[in-house]
Amino acid sequence: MLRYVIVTGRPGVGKTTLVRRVVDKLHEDGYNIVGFFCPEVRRGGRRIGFKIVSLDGKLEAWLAKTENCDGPRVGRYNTCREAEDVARSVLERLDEASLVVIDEIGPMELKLMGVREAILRVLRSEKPGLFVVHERLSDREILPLLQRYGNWYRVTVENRDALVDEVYSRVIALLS
Ligand SMILES: Nc1ncnc2c1ncn2[C@@H]1O[C@H](COP(=O)(O)OP(=O)(O)OP(=O)(O)O)[C@@H](O)[C@H]1O
Repeated sequence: MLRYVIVTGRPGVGKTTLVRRVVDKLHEDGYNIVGFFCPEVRRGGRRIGFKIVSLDGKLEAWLAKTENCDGPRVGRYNTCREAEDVARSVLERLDEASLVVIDEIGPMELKLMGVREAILRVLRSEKPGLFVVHERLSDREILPLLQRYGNWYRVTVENRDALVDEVYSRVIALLS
């Protein structure tokens, strides 16, 4: 039985925007959704890192930054352990939620063991999920679960507007 709707695609193509639009529609329907977004942070036009923000907007921390932080390095970013608390907070509200939204499951998020463990526990809970997945994800435990249980959509500039209704309908089908 498929239980995840997964969007993937090139960097900057519009994956987060698509998921936010779908989440807005689901909120209008009254669904209880937990999860997190990982928005980029720019200073003077230059990307200096990423935050992790709970879906309800109440919790926020650095996920990674170009300046020093206390987690493992990924490319030009240093990950930040404080992100683990935001990811773990999803687990506290998992039982009451009907859907988990994670933007995104990628190499940066998975370098932090607390974030990786939280994502694995979400996947093992068998809760329905709407996930953004990095197009080059290679995690040996997580990727097979996503491949086995996911409806995958590749977002392009051409299809990103039309996909809002399609992804929304697919999520509704999972929830009913
Ligand atoms: N449907 C759309 N129409 C017009 N502009 C869009 C659309 N979707 C996204 N954009 C714009 O494209 C940019 C990147 O969008 P977004 O952050 O959603 O992409 P992403 O694929 O999640 O990026 P990343 O890979 O960096 O996480 C943003 O400036 C956003 O406003």
